[in-house]
Amino acid sequence: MLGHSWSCLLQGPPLDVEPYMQELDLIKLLKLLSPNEGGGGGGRREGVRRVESYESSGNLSSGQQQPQQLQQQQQRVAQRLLVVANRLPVSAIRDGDGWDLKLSAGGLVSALLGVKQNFETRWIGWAGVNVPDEEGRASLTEALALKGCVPVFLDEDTVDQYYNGYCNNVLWPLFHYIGLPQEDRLAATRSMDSQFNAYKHANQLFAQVVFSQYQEGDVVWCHDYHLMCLPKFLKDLDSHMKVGWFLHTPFPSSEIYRTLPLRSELLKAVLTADLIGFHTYDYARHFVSACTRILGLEGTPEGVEDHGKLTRVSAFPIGIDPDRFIQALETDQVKLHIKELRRFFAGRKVMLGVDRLDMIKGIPQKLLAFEMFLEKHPEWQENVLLVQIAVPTRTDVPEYQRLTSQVHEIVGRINGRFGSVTFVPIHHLDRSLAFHELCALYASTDVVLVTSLRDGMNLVSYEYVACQNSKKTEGVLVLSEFSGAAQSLGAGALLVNPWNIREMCGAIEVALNMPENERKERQRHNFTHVTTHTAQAWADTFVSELNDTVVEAELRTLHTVLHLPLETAVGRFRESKNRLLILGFNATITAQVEGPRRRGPDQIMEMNLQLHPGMRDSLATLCADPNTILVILSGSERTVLDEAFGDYSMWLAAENGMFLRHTHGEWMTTMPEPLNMDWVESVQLVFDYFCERTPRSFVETRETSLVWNYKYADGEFGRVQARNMLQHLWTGPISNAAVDVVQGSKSVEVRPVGVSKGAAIDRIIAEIIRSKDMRLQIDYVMCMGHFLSKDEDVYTYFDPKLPFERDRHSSTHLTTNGKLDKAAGDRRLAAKSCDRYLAKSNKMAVVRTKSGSLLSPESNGSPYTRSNSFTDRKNIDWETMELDSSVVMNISADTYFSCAVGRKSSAARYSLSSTEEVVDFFQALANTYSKPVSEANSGPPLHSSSASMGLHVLQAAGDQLCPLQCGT
Ligand SMILES: O=P(O)(O)OC[C@H]1O[C@H](O[C@H]2O[C@H](CO)[C@@H](O)[C@H](O)[C@H]2O)[C@H](O)[C@@H](O)[C@@H]1O
Ligand SMILES: O=c1ccn([C@@H]2O[C@H](COP(=O)(O)OP(=O)(O)O)[C@@H](O)[C@H]2O)c(=O)[nH]1
Repeated sequence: MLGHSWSCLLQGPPLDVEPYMQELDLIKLLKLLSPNEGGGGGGRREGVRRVESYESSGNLSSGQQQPQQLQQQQQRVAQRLLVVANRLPVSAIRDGDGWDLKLSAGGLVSALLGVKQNFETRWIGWAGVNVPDEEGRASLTEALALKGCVPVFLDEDTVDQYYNGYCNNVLWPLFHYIGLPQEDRLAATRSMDSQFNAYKHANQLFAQVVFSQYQEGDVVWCHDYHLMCLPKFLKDLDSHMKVGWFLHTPFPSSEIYRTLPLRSELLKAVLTADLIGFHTYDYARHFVSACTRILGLEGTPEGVEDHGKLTRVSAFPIGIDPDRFIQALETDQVKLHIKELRRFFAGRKVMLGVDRLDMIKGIPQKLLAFEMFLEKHPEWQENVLLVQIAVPTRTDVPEYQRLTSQVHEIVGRINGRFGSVTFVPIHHLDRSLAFHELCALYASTDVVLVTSLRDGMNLVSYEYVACQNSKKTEGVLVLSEFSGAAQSLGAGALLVNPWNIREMCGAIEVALNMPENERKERQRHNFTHVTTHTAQAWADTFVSELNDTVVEAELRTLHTVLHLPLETAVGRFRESKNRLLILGFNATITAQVEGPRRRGPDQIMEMNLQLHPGMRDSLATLCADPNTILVILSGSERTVLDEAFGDYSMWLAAENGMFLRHTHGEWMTTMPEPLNMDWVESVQLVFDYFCERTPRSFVETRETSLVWNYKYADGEFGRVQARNMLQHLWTGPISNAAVDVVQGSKSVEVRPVGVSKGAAIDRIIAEIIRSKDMRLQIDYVMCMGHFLSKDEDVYTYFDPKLPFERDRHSSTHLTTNGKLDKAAGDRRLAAKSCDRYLAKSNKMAVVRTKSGSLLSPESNGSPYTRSNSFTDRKNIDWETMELDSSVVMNISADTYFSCAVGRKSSAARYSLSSTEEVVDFFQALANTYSKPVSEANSGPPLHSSSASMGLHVLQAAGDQLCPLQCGT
């Protein structure tokens, strides 16, 4: 039974004494920040929350009169922290009617025990024992409550499938670069499925217990690969819960991770956490990479983004509680033990290994290196010995059982070969040690051998360093380069590749012969690290980041575009008499191919863009209404739109509105004058260069633009290539050209200045109105699409808040780093003439040919020869017509809806997150036609004088709307 003093481990010593006034100031400040919560808001060292002690849990000593200062410290309220890990810091063993609680082994427990200050910690986890009876559960719950622990009860079968099976036979090996079980693939696949179900079930049980303990404002910190689904289950229960997840193992390269059958489900579940932490930058990088490659999400320096939702991902290297070790060395118990060991080892050098008996720890490799050393250096035989502590772990997993026999066999062989009647070269212990024994061993040995094949961090190396300072002869740390610790203690350690036995043998020789000054210097370096990067600092940083992350996310949502108010938007549509619906195509209403045909983001989604099947009926209904004008405004080529929408009665605006036709008519161009396409050839060369070097990227050659698309390429690589490409473009072919470079999420597009949806829209509207026998004002506009930022001026075009005073030639361009790009502005100004028809405020212009069809569609090689026809307009008889837009539009903030689809930030007022939402919305619009559409519309005629925007004096002249001067 652990002594009473042990309970202090969880809660730690009293908090630092701080002046009372400072305390009050802090509380006041936090109240100011979060008046309703008494300071539950985020921020570094936010610690102070509500005035409430934790006496009921037994974490704070109760019943005794506290000195005034201590009482004040209790009043200073630490943030409640729910630590959730598979294993509780104590494992329970039944002892008659009671319970024997034994400290659990392993780095996770050691590190978390080192977190003592700043939080009111409650630990939730499995006590390592099956307790089927209610009585037993109640008494164990009570016993654990005294230690600040809350048990999660798992039955034997769940433990077998979840812990032994999925956690330790699938995830653990895989995360340490040991492939999935292969012996009998079919059986392994079958059992993996049921193990995964048990895994999810266990995670659900954890979630329920956490939820039962949870109070608003708590921080919930989930730990390790056992609990990857937990963040999701918790967020399902309360989406406002602050949830962090930390992985104590490595996260492998995405090439390894992607072999896992249920790879996506686990990643998605983990991503619901607010903050995800790893020991090293490499593990974090691998994780982000897995999310981008497997889920197709965007990796940013901050973390992983999914449709605007950011999950922060970062490295938080763990540490130990060095004082616990340093102070232990001063105790009589440890001192005595050191003395005994020194006497026992006298005259010999001693090397130490302390590991759980796990295949990742490289114990056989360590033994083989020692064997080679003894073989190569007979002078050291009988002069050096190895003490190997191999703590039994996961003993129900067959792999671990096999390892035990293998290690015993090697130890036996080496001892038989190099031992004598009076000397045993390897002292192998298959058991754990008491804390004082471990400290004494750390302090009295000359070399520690950490030879992990992979290891999340490895705290044994930290503990060894902490215990070395007090003795005069600093020990040497031989450390595997595949442990996380190599990144922090690497400079002071002798790094080895544990797979290279020869190299390890060499390192042993160097370590045993290292001169004192070098040992001192290395130790000094390591000791500084270990004593500054503590477990407490690790937890403080993680929790503080988590608090900050949640606050930042809240701030971000303030800037997020509002979700389209569906009922209002449908209601206004129903009430209106003459509607204009402008709709994007790609990523707005296109179908996503999912399932076996499309397994990942790098798979071709569609050979040709396909209209979402759910849109067909709604579009047909809406198109049948003479008082609903539908315009598809897309970057796609004319042929693509022809194919997708040819059967409907609607307007198609291809290539960002540069070409327009009604499906019952011919294509015409909306371009006011020839586009300068001189830049095309040189840009094509750059695009080809990058195509050759970026697998699965391709070039789309359009009549008015050139697009390099990398949507099927490796996302990370594509982004890097896109950045390089931009540099090539700006410094080369387009440095003096009047073009815009438009960066899509997975594309780079070059177009002449003036080619944008916003620039084209008034010409489109004017043409539609001119050609249509329209007798009613347009009193409802919906402009909806997945438009790139360059094209977002289409939203503001109609915005009644900016009535027809748009600065369409703003020369300020933001570059990716947010700075003003003067060159881009100048280029734009240089090309202003291209758009001159639009320069008159209050007017819309339309340009068309008399014949209606402007471009000869025949292609003779490069389409840009074809587009040269833009410069040769002798045969085209141009006619310009100006319309007063206020005459035809009667929209207000209530009846104009701009809506971005699937974009995180936008100039639109509203957003929908996916095509599915667009489909639903359009179905709702179509459902408003309860009676035949011909009867449904009988609104005010065009000659009425509506004054809702204070400007409309209308007059229809024959079939065409003619502009009138305001006020006439
Ligand atoms: O709980 P067990 O199955 O008996 O295993 C013990 C722990 O092993 C792993 O420890 C890891 O955490 C350490 C601290 O971050 C790190 O230094 C080490 O490299 C890791 O292997 C495991 O991740 C824990 O969950 C287990 O409790
Ligand atoms: O008999 C022992 C030997 C070691 N340890 C502890 O087990 C942890 C091992 O952590 P490490 O990070 O090195 O590896 P892990 O076992 O977590 O993979 C260290 O804190 C040791 O102090 C223990 O509890 N009992």
